[in-house]
Amino acid sequence: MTFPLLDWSDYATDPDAFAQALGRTCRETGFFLLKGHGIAPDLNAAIFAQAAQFFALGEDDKTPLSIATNPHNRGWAYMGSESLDETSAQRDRKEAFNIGLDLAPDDPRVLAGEPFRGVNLWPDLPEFRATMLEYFGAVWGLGVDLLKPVARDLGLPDDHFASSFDAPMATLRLLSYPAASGAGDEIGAGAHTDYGALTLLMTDGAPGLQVRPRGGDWLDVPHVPDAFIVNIGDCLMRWTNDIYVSTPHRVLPPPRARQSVAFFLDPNPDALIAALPGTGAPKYPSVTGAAYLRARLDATYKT
Ligand SMILES: O=C(O)CCC(=O)C(=O)O
Ligand SMILES: [Fe+2]
Repeated sequence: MTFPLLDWSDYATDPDAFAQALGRTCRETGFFLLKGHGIAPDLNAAIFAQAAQFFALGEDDKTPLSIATNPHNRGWAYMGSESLDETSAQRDRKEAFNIGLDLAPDDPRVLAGEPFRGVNLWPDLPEFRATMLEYFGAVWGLGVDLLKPVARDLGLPDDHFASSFDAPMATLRLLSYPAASGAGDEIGAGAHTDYGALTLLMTDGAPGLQVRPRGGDWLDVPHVPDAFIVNIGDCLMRWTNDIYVSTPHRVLPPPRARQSVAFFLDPNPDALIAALPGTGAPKYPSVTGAAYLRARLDATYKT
Protein backbone atom coordinates (compact mmCIF):
# COMPACT_ATOMS: atom_id res chain seq x y z
CA MET A 1 0.00 0.00 0.00
CA THR A 2 1.11 3.50 -0.66
CA PHE A 3 -0.05 6.72 0.91
CA PRO A 4 -0.89 8.97 -2.04
CA LEU A 5 0.07 12.60 -1.54
CA LEU A 6 -2.69 14.67 -3.09
CA ASP A 7 -2.38 18.40 -3.70
CA TRP A 8 -5.60 20.26 -3.01
CA SER A 9 -4.58 23.08 -5.36
CA ASP A 10 -4.90 20.55 -8.24
CA TYR A 11 -8.64 20.41 -7.61
CA ALA A 12 -9.06 23.97 -8.89
CA THR A 13 -7.17 23.28 -12.12
CA ASP A 14 -8.45 19.77 -12.93
CA PRO A 15 -11.36 18.70 -10.72
CA ASP A 16 -12.01 15.49 -12.66
CA ALA A 17 -8.44 14.24 -12.31
CA PHE A 18 -8.41 15.15 -8.62
CA ALA A 19 -11.73 13.39 -8.01
CA GLN A 20 -10.46 10.30 -9.79
CA ALA A 21 -7.27 10.14 -7.70
CA LEU A 22 -9.20 10.77 -4.50
CA GLY A 23 -11.82 8.19 -5.43
CA ARG A 24 -9.18 5.57 -6.13
CA THR A 25 -7.60 5.93 -2.70
CA CYS A 26 -10.98 6.00 -0.95
CA ARG A 27 -11.94 2.73 -2.68
CA GLU A 28 -8.62 1.01 -1.99
CA THR A 29 -7.36 2.16 1.40
CA GLY A 30 -9.30 5.21 2.55
CA PHE A 31 -6.07 6.99 3.62
CA PHE A 32 -4.11 9.76 1.88
CA LEU A 33 -1.93 12.78 2.60
CA LEU A 34 -3.10 16.23 1.53
CA LYS A 35 -0.90 19.24 0.87
CA GLY A 36 -1.70 22.56 -0.77
CA HIS A 37 -4.77 22.90 1.47
CA GLY A 38 -4.27 26.59 2.29
CA ILE A 39 -4.42 26.27 6.08
CA ALA A 40 -1.57 28.45 7.31
CA PRO A 41 1.38 26.71 9.00
CA ASP A 42 1.18 29.48 11.64
CA LEU A 43 -2.34 28.41 12.56
CA ASN A 44 -1.22 24.79 12.83
CA ALA A 45 1.66 25.79 15.07
CA ALA A 46 -0.68 27.87 17.25
CA ILE A 47 -3.05 24.93 17.71
CA PHE A 48 -0.24 22.68 18.89
CA ALA A 49 1.09 25.36 21.24
CA GLN A 50 -2.35 25.93 22.81
CA ALA A 51 -2.91 22.19 23.14
CA ALA A 52 0.41 21.83 24.95
CA GLN A 53 -0.64 24.56 27.38
CA PHE A 54 -3.92 22.79 28.05
CA PHE A 55 -2.37 19.38 28.71
CA ALA A 56 0.19 20.99 31.06
CA LEU A 57 -2.63 22.21 33.34
CA GLY A 58 -3.17 20.40 36.62
CA GLU A 59 -5.99 17.96 37.38
CA ASP A 60 -7.78 20.64 39.36
CA ASP A 61 -8.14 22.74 36.22
CA LYS A 62 -9.01 19.85 33.92
CA THR A 63 -11.44 17.84 36.05
CA PRO A 64 -14.27 20.41 35.88
CA LEU A 65 -14.06 20.08 32.07
CA SER A 66 -14.48 16.28 32.10
CA ILE A 67 -16.14 14.66 29.09
CA ALA A 68 -17.41 11.91 31.40
CA THR A 69 -20.08 14.22 32.79
CA ASN A 70 -20.82 15.93 29.45
CA PRO A 71 -23.66 14.47 27.37
CA HIS A 72 -22.49 16.23 24.20
CA ASN A 73 -19.07 14.64 23.62
CA ARG A 74 -17.16 17.74 24.70
CA GLY A 75 -14.33 18.28 27.13
CA TRP A 76 -11.41 16.47 28.67
CA ALA A 77 -10.88 12.70 28.51
CA TYR A 78 -8.36 11.63 31.15
CA MET A 79 -5.63 9.08 30.61
CA GLY A 80 -7.08 5.58 30.53
CA SER A 81 -10.72 6.62 30.10
CA GLU A 82 -11.03 5.28 26.57
CA SER A 83 -10.54 2.05 24.71
CA LEU A 84 -10.70 2.71 20.97
CA ASP A 85 -10.32 -0.99 20.23
CA GLU A 86 -13.86 -2.22 20.90
CA THR A 87 -12.63 -5.83 21.01
CA SER A 88 -10.07 -5.20 23.76
CA ALA A 89 -10.25 -4.26 27.41
CA GLN A 90 -6.91 -2.49 27.06
CA ARG A 91 -7.11 1.23 27.82
CA ASP A 92 -5.53 3.86 25.60
CA ARG A 93 -2.55 5.73 27.07
CA LYS A 94 -3.57 9.19 25.99
CA GLU A 95 -5.41 12.29 27.09
CA ALA A 96 -7.77 14.21 24.84
CA PHE A 97 -9.85 17.35 24.66
CA ASN A 98 -12.91 17.67 22.42
CA ILE A 99 -14.41 20.83 20.97
CA GLY A 100 -17.65 20.71 19.01
CA LEU A 101 -19.66 23.12 16.88
CA ASP A 102 -19.66 26.28 18.97
CA LEU A 103 -23.19 27.17 20.06
CA ALA A 104 -24.45 29.83 22.47
CA PRO A 105 -26.16 28.67 25.68
CA ASP A 106 -29.42 30.18 24.40
CA ASP A 107 -29.22 28.53 20.97
CA PRO A 108 -32.63 26.91 20.38
CA ARG A 109 -30.98 23.57 19.60
CA VAL A 110 -29.16 23.67 22.93
CA LEU A 111 -32.28 24.71 24.83
CA ALA A 112 -34.25 21.90 23.18
CA GLY A 113 -31.64 19.35 24.32
CA GLU A 114 -31.01 18.07 20.79
CA PRO A 115 -28.38 15.32 20.61
CA PHE A 116 -24.79 16.57 20.33
CA ARG A 117 -25.99 20.17 20.60
CA GLY A 118 -24.20 21.51 23.64
CA VAL A 119 -21.97 24.39 24.60
CA ASN A 120 -18.23 23.94 24.50
CA LEU A 121 -16.14 23.77 27.65
CA TRP A 122 -13.13 26.07 27.81
CA PRO A 123 -10.01 26.06 29.98
CA ASP A 124 -8.88 29.32 31.49
CA LEU A 125 -6.20 30.06 28.87
CA PRO A 126 -6.38 33.47 27.20
CA GLU A 127 -5.90 32.55 23.51
CA PHE A 128 -7.24 29.01 23.59
CA ARG A 129 -10.83 29.56 22.52
CA ALA A 130 -10.17 31.98 19.65
CA THR A 131 -7.36 29.81 18.25
CA MET A 132 -9.45 26.63 18.43
CA LEU A 133 -12.48 28.23 16.81
CA GLU A 134 -10.43 29.73 13.98
CA TYR A 135 -8.93 26.31 13.25
CA PHE A 136 -12.29 24.55 13.63
CA GLY A 137 -13.81 26.83 11.01
CA ALA A 138 -10.90 26.44 8.59
CA VAL A 139 -10.78 22.62 8.74
CA TRP A 140 -14.57 22.28 8.62
CA GLY A 141 -14.50 24.33 5.41
CA LEU A 142 -11.74 22.17 3.95
CA GLY A 143 -13.55 18.96 4.90
CA VAL A 144 -16.80 20.07 3.25
CA ASP A 145 -14.79 21.11 0.16
CA LEU A 146 -13.22 17.65 0.02
CA LEU A 147 -16.69 16.13 -0.14
CA LYS A 148 -17.14 17.81 -3.56
CA PRO A 149 -14.62 15.56 -5.35
CA VAL A 150 -16.02 12.67 -3.31
CA ALA A 151 -19.48 13.40 -4.75
CA ARG A 152 -18.02 13.83 -8.23
CA ASP A 153 -16.22 10.49 -8.00
CA LEU A 154 -19.50 8.85 -7.02
CA GLY A 155 -21.30 10.39 -10.01
CA LEU A 156 -23.27 12.85 -7.87
CA PRO A 157 -23.51 16.65 -8.10
CA ASP A 158 -20.55 18.38 -6.41
CA ASP A 159 -22.77 19.90 -3.73
CA HIS A 160 -24.52 16.61 -2.91
CA PHE A 161 -23.22 16.46 0.67
CA ALA A 162 -23.34 20.17 1.50
CA SER A 163 -26.73 20.18 3.21
CA SER A 164 -25.72 17.22 5.42
CA PHE A 165 -22.69 19.08 6.81
CA ASP A 166 -23.88 22.65 7.36
CA ALA A 167 -24.29 22.19 11.15
CA PRO A 168 -22.27 19.03 11.66
CA MET A 169 -21.40 16.94 14.69
CA ALA A 170 -17.78 17.78 13.95
CA THR A 171 -15.22 17.35 16.69
CA LEU A 172 -11.86 19.01 16.99
CA ARG A 173 -9.86 16.66 19.22
CA LEU A 174 -6.52 17.50 20.79
CA LEU A 175 -4.53 14.41 21.71
CA SER A 176 -1.53 13.92 23.97
CA TYR A 177 0.35 10.63 24.31
CA PRO A 178 3.06 10.20 26.95
CA ALA A 179 6.29 8.53 25.89
CA ALA A 180 6.23 4.74 26.15
CA SER A 181 6.96 3.70 29.72
CA GLY A 182 8.80 0.60 28.57
CA ALA A 183 6.41 -1.52 30.63
CA GLY A 184 5.55 -3.60 27.58
CA ASP A 185 1.85 -4.19 27.24
CA GLU A 186 0.55 -0.71 26.44
CA ILE A 187 -1.07 1.08 23.52
CA GLY A 188 -1.43 4.79 22.65
CA ALA A 189 -4.70 4.33 20.79
CA GLY A 190 -6.12 0.86 20.16
CA ALA A 191 -6.89 -0.38 16.65
CA HIS A 192 -10.10 1.19 15.33
CA THR A 193 -11.78 2.74 12.36
CA ASP A 194 -13.07 6.29 12.66
CA TYR A 195 -16.79 6.83 13.01
CA GLY A 196 -17.54 9.83 10.85
CA ALA A 197 -17.31 10.81 7.21
CA LEU A 198 -13.80 12.27 7.01
CA THR A 199 -10.95 12.74 9.48
CA LEU A 200 -8.25 15.36 8.95
CA LEU A 201 -5.26 14.76 11.18
CA MET A 202 -2.08 16.70 11.95
CA THR A 203 0.68 15.27 14.12
CA ASP A 204 3.82 16.74 15.62
CA GLY A 205 5.88 14.21 13.68
CA ALA A 206 6.55 11.84 16.56
CA PRO A 207 6.11 8.27 15.25
CA GLY A 208 3.37 5.92 16.39
CA LEU A 209 0.51 6.06 13.88
CA GLN A 210 0.04 2.89 11.87
CA VAL A 211 -2.53 1.74 9.32
CA ARG A 212 -3.53 -1.81 8.45
CA PRO A 213 -4.82 -2.12 4.90
CA ARG A 214 -7.27 -4.95 4.23
CA GLY A 215 -5.38 -8.22 4.04
CA GLY A 216 -2.11 -6.49 4.89
CA ASP A 217 0.15 -5.82 7.83
CA TRP A 218 0.56 -2.72 9.99
CA LEU A 219 2.38 0.11 8.20
CA ASP A 220 3.84 3.34 9.59
CA VAL A 221 2.18 6.46 8.22
CA PRO A 222 4.87 8.78 6.82
CA HIS A 223 5.18 12.29 8.22
CA VAL A 224 4.97 15.13 5.70
CA PRO A 225 5.20 18.44 7.57
CA ASP A 226 2.03 20.55 7.26
CA ALA A 227 0.24 17.92 5.17
CA PHE A 228 -2.98 16.52 6.57
CA ILE A 229 -3.39 12.79 7.00
CA VAL A 230 -6.92 12.29 5.70
CA ASN A 231 -8.99 9.16 6.08
CA ILE A 232 -12.56 8.19 5.57
CA GLY A 233 -14.67 6.91 8.43
CA ASP A 234 -17.35 4.25 8.80
CA CYS A 235 -20.17 6.69 8.22
CA LEU A 236 -18.95 7.49 4.70
CA MET A 237 -18.24 3.82 4.07
CA ARG A 238 -21.84 3.02 4.99
CA TRP A 239 -23.16 5.95 2.94
CA THR A 240 -21.31 4.61 -0.14
CA ASN A 241 -22.71 1.13 0.53
CA ASP A 242 -19.14 -0.09 1.18
CA ILE A 243 -17.74 1.22 -2.13
CA TYR A 244 -15.33 3.30 -0.06
CA VAL A 245 -13.46 1.63 2.78
CA SER A 246 -12.55 2.84 6.24
CA THR A 247 -9.28 1.34 7.34
CA PRO A 248 -8.11 0.27 10.81
CA HIS A 249 -5.36 2.32 12.38
CA ARG A 250 -3.74 2.61 15.81
CA VAL A 251 -1.14 4.60 17.71
CA LEU A 252 1.74 2.67 19.26
CA PRO A 253 3.24 3.97 22.49
CA PRO A 254 5.54 6.66 21.04
CA PRO A 255 9.30 6.81 21.72
CA ARG A 256 8.82 10.42 22.90
CA ALA A 257 5.78 12.36 24.08
CA ARG A 258 3.50 12.88 21.09
CA GLN A 259 0.76 15.37 20.22
CA SER A 260 -1.77 15.21 17.45
CA VAL A 261 -4.86 17.16 16.44
CA ALA A 262 -7.73 15.34 14.77
CA PHE A 263 -10.78 16.88 13.15
CA PHE A 264 -13.62 14.39 12.83
CA LEU A 265 -16.22 15.52 10.34
CA ASP A 266 -19.43 13.75 11.24
CA PRO A 267 -22.66 14.79 9.49
CA ASN A 268 -25.54 16.85 10.86
CA PRO A 269 -27.42 14.93 13.58
CA ASP A 270 -30.51 14.59 11.37
CA ALA A 271 -28.62 13.69 8.17
CA LEU A 272 -29.91 10.40 6.81
CA ILE A 273 -27.18 7.83 6.22
CA ALA A 274 -28.70 5.75 3.44
CA ALA A 275 -27.02 4.06 0.47
CA LEU A 276 -26.26 6.75 -2.12
CA PRO A 277 -27.94 6.63 -5.53
CA GLY A 278 -26.07 4.38 -7.92
CA THR A 279 -24.40 2.28 -5.20
CA GLY A 280 -26.62 -0.78 -5.57
CA ALA A 281 -29.00 -2.59 -3.23
CA PRO A 282 -28.56 -1.13 0.29
CA LYS A 283 -26.53 -3.38 2.60
CA TYR A 284 -27.59 -1.52 5.75
CA PRO A 285 -30.76 0.05 7.08
CA SER A 286 -30.88 3.85 6.99
CA VAL A 287 -29.88 5.59 10.20
CA THR A 288 -29.57 9.19 11.33
CA GLY A 289 -26.14 10.68 11.87
CA ALA A 290 -26.86 11.17 15.59
CA ALA A 291 -28.05 7.62 16.23
CA TYR A 292 -25.02 6.23 14.45
CA LEU A 293 -22.48 8.35 16.33
CA ARG A 294 -24.11 7.71 19.72
CA ALA A 295 -23.88 3.94 19.25
CA ARG A 296 -20.19 4.16 18.36
CA LEU A 297 -19.27 6.49 21.23
CA ASP A 298 -21.05 4.29 23.76
CA ALA A 299 -18.83 1.39 22.70
CA THR A 300 -15.69 3.54 23.10
CA TYR A 301 -16.51 4.60 26.65
CA LYS A 302 -17.80 1.22 27.83
CA THR A 303 -16.66 0.46 31.33
O1 LIG B 1 -3.17 10.48 17.21
C1 LIG B 1 -3.24 10.01 16.07
O2 LIG B 1 -2.31 10.12 15.26
C2 LIG B 1 -4.48 9.30 15.59
C3 LIG B 1 -5.60 9.28 16.58
C4 LIG B 1 -6.80 8.56 16.06
O3 LIG B 1 -6.74 7.74 15.20
C5 LIG B 1 -8.14 8.89 16.61
O4 LIG B 1 -8.22 9.58 17.64
O5 LIG B 1 -9.14 8.47 16.02
FE1 LIG C 1 -8.69 7.31 14.38
